[in-house]
This record gives sequence, structure tokens and C-alpha cells, in this order.
Amino acid sequence: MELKTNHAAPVLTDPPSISKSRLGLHSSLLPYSQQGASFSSGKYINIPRKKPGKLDDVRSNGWLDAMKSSSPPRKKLNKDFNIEVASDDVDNAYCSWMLKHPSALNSFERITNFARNKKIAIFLDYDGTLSPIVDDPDRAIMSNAMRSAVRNVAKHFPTAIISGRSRDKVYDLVGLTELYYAGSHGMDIMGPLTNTDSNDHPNCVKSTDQQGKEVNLFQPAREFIPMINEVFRTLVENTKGIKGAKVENHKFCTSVHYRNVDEKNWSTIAQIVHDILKDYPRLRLTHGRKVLEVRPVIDWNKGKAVEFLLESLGLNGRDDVLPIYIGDDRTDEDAFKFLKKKKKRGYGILVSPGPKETSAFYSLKDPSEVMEFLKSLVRWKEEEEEAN
Ligand SMILES: O=P(O)(O)OC[C@H]1O[C@H](O[C@H]2O[C@H](CO)[C@@H](O)[C@H](O)[C@H]2O)[C@H](O)[C@@H](O)[C@@H]1O
Repeated sequence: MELKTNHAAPVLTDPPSISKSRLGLHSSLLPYSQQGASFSSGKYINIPRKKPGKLDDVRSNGWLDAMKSSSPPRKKLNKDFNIEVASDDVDNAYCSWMLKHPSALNSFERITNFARNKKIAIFLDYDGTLSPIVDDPDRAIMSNAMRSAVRNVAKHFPTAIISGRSRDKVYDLVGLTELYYAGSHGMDIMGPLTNTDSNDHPNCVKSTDQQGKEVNLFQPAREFIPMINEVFRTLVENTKGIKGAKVENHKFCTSVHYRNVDEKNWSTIAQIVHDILKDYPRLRLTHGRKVLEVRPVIDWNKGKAVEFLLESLGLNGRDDVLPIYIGDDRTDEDAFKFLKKKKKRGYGILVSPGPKETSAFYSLKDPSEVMEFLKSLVRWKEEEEEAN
């Protein structure tokens, strides 16, 4: 592929950026990244609400655009984004983007040079990162080779999975006891019990894990469980006539999948979720890959979860620590932003086969490259240990 950096490259956003003021949006309908949350556990985000009675249609408020642009297969980029470019231009766009977000594999030596004499902490998203995206969320099975790569990484570095799925579900899928797990986009964290400030955090309780080991359980949205259950049941009921729709209950949030729904019914799905949110002002919408997610309006996300876990591990804010976060989705951007905040605090790595707006520093194409990167880290660490 030829590199042409002077070409005006179309960088694709996922979902597309929408002018709030132009559309006069109900802010709970906006993609999460547009809402500007700030840290403070358990506090609500201050979201100005529209006057009741003035409801947007899902078409005019940008939901449908965001739904269409979520998770486009690379070969369909031009069509899905209505960009009139030849496929060479898409390749050029990708190359230009790669200059800004180089491959973590090609930059491996740079990464390890920076990591030398530092303690690395690894944070991994699940879907699209450790397992490829598939049509049925229940069949997103991680390969044994990937499991073994993650197990080996965890032998050398503290390692956590940060997923949008419920913590129990992602634990069942990964099946490794040596990791820390954060489910429901970080709203359900099982971390180490240590003598750090994180133990005194409100919403933190001592608990035991599957092996009976004492752990720290942090659930800042606990009070929302009955509400999420109620919304889950209503969503199941209201979408049951839509072929291919699937609703998941993640305990602190709920997801409505439309990957397998005929595109002509997407507006119906959107309208159903939109109508439910009208009745629950303490819940809001975020967009994932062909999924609408309903979650509490609390100031908590995957970035906060990374900070919390680093704090629990006694690793937060230290110059001798290098956190690395690998993820593929919009919700991973909060973690990338957290690592980027202070210069060189850590590396975000976006998993994407095409250009995407991101706060990640590096990129990897797909889960097989993620596995290669994890294996390389282990090899490097073992060589370092042997040499010392
Ligand atoms: O934070 P993650 O671990 O990446 O979880 C995000 C969502 O992942 C799952 O949905 C996605 O993967 C499915 C399986 O490949 C795919 O069918 C779906 O279209 C994707 O959105 C999970 O089912 C969701 O509930 C998570 O929120």
C-alpha cells in the first residue's frame, strides 16, 4: 500500500459527530463521549433535560446515523459512511491514520524501551479485543490460544478485563482466576483487597471471589439494579416482535442488539429504547457496536474503572508504572482518555481494521494482532528476567 500523507483523508467516526446545538438534542440521547463526565464516584452527571412533551424522533436526533455507523465491516466503509471515495482512498485514509496511531506491533521496541524499569499493568476489553465480533453475543468465545496468551501475560503483569458485559458473564467467557474483572462498563469491579485508599471508597465492600479469596467489590450503581431489571423486562417485551433483536441484562446496564435485525426495523428498535428512556430520566443511552446500551446516569465509566484498579493495586499516579489498555469500542475511549490525560501516563491501543476517531495512542488490527502483542510482551519480559 502506498503512503500518501498529503491526501485529505476521510477519518471515520463511530458514531458520527453530531452538532448538539444544531439538533437541539435531549442529551441522554447523545453518544456517551459527547457528554463530558468528570470524576467523582456515585455522583450523577448533570444532564440538562428537555421539557417533557417535546420529543425528538429517532431519525432527527441522530440515533439512526449513529446506529448505521457503528461497527461497519471494512469492505463496506464507503457505503456505510456515504463517502464518495474509491477504495484506494480508503487505503490512503487508513495509512494516514496509522501515522497518527501506529501499530503497537511495529512499535514494539519503542514501547518496551519506554517500559524498561517500569511495572506494566494490562487492561483488556473483551468483545472485539479478545474475541472476534460475531453475530450471536452468546457465541463470542475466546480461543484457547488467546486464553493461554492472557494467562501468560497475567503471570508477569497485573491484568484486568474491563467489559460492557456483566462481570459474571465475562468471567465465564474468560475463565481465568488470576485476573481482575470489571463488568457493566466498569460499574462492577472485583479487585484486590489492599491497604490503599480505594478500600475506603464509598460503594466498596469486602467480598470473596469464586475461590473464596477476600476481594474488594466496588459497585457504584447498586441502587439501580431494580430499575435495570424493570427496563430489561420491558425491553424484552417490547422488542419480542422484532426478528433478530436481542436484549441482554448486565445487572447495572442493559443492551439491545440490532446486528441481526433487518435495517428497515432499526428505527423501531431505536424508538422503543427512546420511549423507555423518557420514563427513566436517571438512565441514559450509549452506543456500542450494533448495540444500544441503557445505563445509569452516574459519573462512572471504563476510564474510572482503570483508575480505581490502579489505585487498588497501589499503582496509580506512579512514574514507574506503565498501564496499557487494549480495546475496540466507543466505551473504551474513556479509558484511552484517562491514560492520555497526563503526558505519557500510559498507552491506549485501539483495535480497529480501519481509521476511527480515537484517543488511543497505538493501534492493532484485530484480536489476532492483540494475541501477538500479548505474546510479544511475555517473550520480552522473560528475556529481561533472564538477562537480569
Ligand atoms: O466492553 P466489551 O467487552 O467489548 O463488551 C461490549 C459489548 O459486547 C458484546 O456485544 C458486541 O459483541 C457481540 C459478539 O461479538 C456482537 O454480536 C455485538 O454486535 C457487539 O455489540 C455484548 O453482547 C454487549 O452486551 C457488550 O456491551
